Amino acid sequence: MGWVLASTSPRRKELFAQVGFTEKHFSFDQVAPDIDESHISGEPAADFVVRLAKEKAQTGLALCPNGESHKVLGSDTIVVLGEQILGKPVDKQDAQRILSDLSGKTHQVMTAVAVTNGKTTLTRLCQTEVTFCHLTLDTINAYIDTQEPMDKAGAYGIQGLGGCFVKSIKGSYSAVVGLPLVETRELLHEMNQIELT
Ligand SMILES: Cc1cn([C@H]2C[C@H](O)[C@@H](COP(=O)(O)OP(=O)(O)OP(=O)(O)O)O2)c(=O)[nH]c1=O
Repeated sequence: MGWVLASTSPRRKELFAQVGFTEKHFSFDQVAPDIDESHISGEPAADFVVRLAKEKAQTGLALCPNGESHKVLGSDTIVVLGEQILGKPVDKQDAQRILSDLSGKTHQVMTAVAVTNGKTTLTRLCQTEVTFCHLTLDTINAYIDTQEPMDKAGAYGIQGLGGCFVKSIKGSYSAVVGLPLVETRELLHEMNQIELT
């Protein structure tokens, strides 16, 4: 039974490889699940991000040849500011609005992980508190010009230039980047145990 990462994110690929270091001969394949990531009106942020992680894992399994003989991991990250759920910016103007909203404030990053083998699906939700320094419009525009914000929830990357905006973080750094190492390793072990019983 081989592991499959249902993700197109190079960051998740690196983090998943990191998680497997204690496993003997750990390797995994990758598939790209194409799911509808729209938010359902009234759906709580935590339910939304867990639902998307599960859908990515389950859609990923369906893409595997001999699906039933694989274990698939999917993950999703959103940024939550008060009542607002912030995904990836749709364009530069959207990135500017998101970063102006995050400036000088504390937001939550929610990352959900789901693993499935078709019969059992296990999930974990990780919430991290991130506080931004004040950002001028010039800084925001210069950051957008680097293109870094465009493929990231909340329009920033803590692991890149966006790290310069982070005054403090309470919780899991790897979860902000896209895959919480502790929780993912727990899920990997739990699923492997299920396979053995
Ligand atoms: C907040 C933040 C998000 N991100 C990234 C993590 C996720 O890749 C992305 C959020 O989008 P997601 O929809 O969670 O993931 P994705 O489309 O990049 O990849 P997948 O194929 O697995 O669906 O934002 C960072 O890299 N750094 C950060 O600091």
